Amino acid sequence: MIHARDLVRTFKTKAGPVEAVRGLSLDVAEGELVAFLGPNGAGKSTSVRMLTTLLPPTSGSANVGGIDVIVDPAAVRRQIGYVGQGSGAGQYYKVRDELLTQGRAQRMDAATARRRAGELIEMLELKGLEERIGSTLSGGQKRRLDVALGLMHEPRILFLDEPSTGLDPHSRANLWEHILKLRKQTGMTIFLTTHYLDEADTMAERVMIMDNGRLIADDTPERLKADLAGDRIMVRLTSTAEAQQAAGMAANLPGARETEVSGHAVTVTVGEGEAILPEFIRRLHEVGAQVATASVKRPTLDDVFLGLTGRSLRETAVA
Ligand SMILES: Nc1ncnc2c1ncn2[C@@H]1O[C@H](COP(=O)(O)OP(=O)(O)OP(=O)(O)O)[C@@H](O)[C@H]1O
Repeated sequence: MIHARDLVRTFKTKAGPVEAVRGLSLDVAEGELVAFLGPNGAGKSTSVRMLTTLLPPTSGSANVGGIDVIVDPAAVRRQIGYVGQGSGAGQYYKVRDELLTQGRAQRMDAATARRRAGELIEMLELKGLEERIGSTLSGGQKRRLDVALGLMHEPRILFLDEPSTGLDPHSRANLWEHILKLRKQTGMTIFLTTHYLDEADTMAERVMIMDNGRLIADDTPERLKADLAGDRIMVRLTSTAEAQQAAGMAANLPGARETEVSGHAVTVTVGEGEAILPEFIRRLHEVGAQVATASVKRPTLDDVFLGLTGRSLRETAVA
């Protein structure tokens, strides 16, 4: 449904060229929900803008909904909905009028536009707000109106650029409920960028991580976490000497990666923490070591990014 090959975008600036995207290749199948993650300036928006025909690539090619974005951008735009960063909804117009104007811009006849506006008001829970002016809506309501505007022409593919940024946790959860419901009802392909790692982890079937204009990971959140981060087992003993001995034993556990000692505690990264921890405790008891506490920490997508780049995505995102 979305295919890119070696997409490159360079911006000319006074300080010299900025290579925002340096050879992006990706494939998204029909009906998939894919999250595009990366720190500020990684090139996510530039990539999405090229895929949605808002920006011509410097080189490379992309095909969206079966159409080449360079050869026929207008036909691509008819297939896709795009909800950009910030509110696209007018501040001074009523909700229903916004939707109808959007319908006219999409060359819908008046009856079709009214029917579609009614459907979207229902789907995105904007009922009761039809006569309200854009500027009086809450952040979450505005975002839902933005999504409705992007869906007026019934696109098969929806691009969402940071849909939930700036929303409070309740409105974020509510927006997601609507996005997932829409997807279930329509089978739409959804491609979104987000700064929220937990959101990408729980909502997306596939996560693509971008850094410095390049894709550095592309898989399901589960596989990324298992392959690139792993579970962290932490065992606290009753002395530093025991901890040192335990660290030596931890390194010999099946699939053990990094081992760390801090005071009385030993941390070791393994593939499946819950299966390995009882074995580790058994071996420690065998040599007479006293285990005070033990825990397994599941990795996050931030651990994946940290493993790949040595930097924390959470910190770079906040910065
Ligand atoms: N019009 C432009 N002119 C010059 N440089 C640009 C332009 N647009 C983007 N850039 C630069 O390209 C790089 C990638 O920017 P982009 O907005 O695609 O990143 P992003 O991953 O979407 O970041 P964010 O998460 O902050 O939105 C950055 O260094 C940015 O400053």
